[in-house]
Amino acid sequence: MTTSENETVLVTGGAGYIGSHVVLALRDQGRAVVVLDDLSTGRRSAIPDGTALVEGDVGDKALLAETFARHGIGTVLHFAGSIVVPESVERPLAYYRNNTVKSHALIEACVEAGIGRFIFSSTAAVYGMPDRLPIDEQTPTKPINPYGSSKLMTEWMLRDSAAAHDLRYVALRYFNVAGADPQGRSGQVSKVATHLIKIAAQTVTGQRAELQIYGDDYDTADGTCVRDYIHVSDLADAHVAALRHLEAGGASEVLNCGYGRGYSVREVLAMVERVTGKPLPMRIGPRRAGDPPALVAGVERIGRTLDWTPRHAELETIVASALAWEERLVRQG
Ligand SMILES: NC(=O)c1ccc[n+]([C@@H]2O[C@H](COP(=O)([O-])OP(=O)(O)OC[C@H]3O[C@@H](n4cnc5c(N)ncnc54)[C@H](O)[C@@H]3O)[C@@H](O)[C@H]2O)c1
Ligand SMILES: O=c1ccn([C@@H]2O[C@H](COP(=O)(O)OP(=O)(O)O[C@H]3O[C@H](CO)[C@H](O)[C@H](O)[C@H]3O)[C@@H](O)[C@H]2O)c(=O)[nH]1
Repeated sequence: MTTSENETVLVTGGAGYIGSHVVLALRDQGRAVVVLDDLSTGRRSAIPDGTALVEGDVGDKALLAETFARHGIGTVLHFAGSIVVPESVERPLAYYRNNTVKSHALIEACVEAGIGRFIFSSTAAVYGMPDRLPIDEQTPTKPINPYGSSKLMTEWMLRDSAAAHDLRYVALRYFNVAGADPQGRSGQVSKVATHLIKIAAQTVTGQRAELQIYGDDYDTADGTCVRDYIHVSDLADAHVAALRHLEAGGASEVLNCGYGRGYSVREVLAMVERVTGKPLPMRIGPRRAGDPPALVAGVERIGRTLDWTPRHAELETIVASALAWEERLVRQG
């Protein structure tokens, strides 16, 4: 191991859905990890035994400075934030505070402490409604909701801080994250579920009477929206690869995270039915405001930049792991 591989990694938001999978991936690699989370949407039980939790706010600079010093932090992976797009439209200032203002505090604390490596959870929402597929990183960023804007502003703070200070970063723009840890150690536990595969899993397990397809009159092959679904454990591995990239002295990067292929809502739901062997109660509803017809990642840049090989890219694997996790949640009550 190099010196930096022995340093402890701080994962903000590590008690949440994606952060907890990244903690597992880091731990599986033998890395020392500390989680900072306020448990607002995350859960203590998502953090594996033997991983320290600092319970607190990612905008609390005194807590950050103390945590950096106490644990000898060398890299920050920043997941903490608010993620519900419609809520961001209703409460924009809450989203700018939690996602942008608190990221400012975190980046500033890193600069002040001389922490030189930073990995950030960004989103395809920074692109808004792109008119060309696949969406590569050169596509103009034109977010259409405060959530996307709040994340893009953090990307800008990182870009400008990296130019001015001894800081290198990787911003990963996630497309549609889904699925659960293949070993059943973590998965999505949303109080307010909005994501298609999570809602389908809740319907399969009887927690919802039926699922609504938000519009079947889009200009796509079967009329429903197309998305690039990425397995959360592959996404977690991309973070480990980004960490290695920075530790090896690699330059700052903004990278899409997807597989470069899309599935329609109908295709996803057909796969749910195939995996369960049962019809899924569903009906066609109106379009949901702000949904682009198709989002598919351009993945040439991540493929060339990171040493990352997806291992769970089959839609069947994504859907089956999400269903297995949901069944486990229901059994646990
Ligand atoms: N889920 C997706 O499909 C998706 C897509 C694109 C980007 N992202 C980004 O990935 C990151 C993680 O998303 P997720 O799906 O795991 O969400 P999540 O809600 O499960 O996780 C967020 C975590 O951050 C914590 N948190 C929130 N505000 C905090 C604060 N002020 N201080 C400390 N902790 C705080 C929560 O308790 C939670 O554990 C977010 O930054 C999100 O914007 C998610
Ligand atoms: O009950 C549902 C839920 C979703 N959908 C459809 O399924 C597709 C995927 O919807 P999701 O809510 O799962 O995902 P989004 O593509 O809307 O969201 C993704 O992109 C957003 C920004 O565009 C955010 O970044 C978000 O976190 C990320 O998962 C969309 O066409 C949506 O209309 C349905 O038909 N019925």
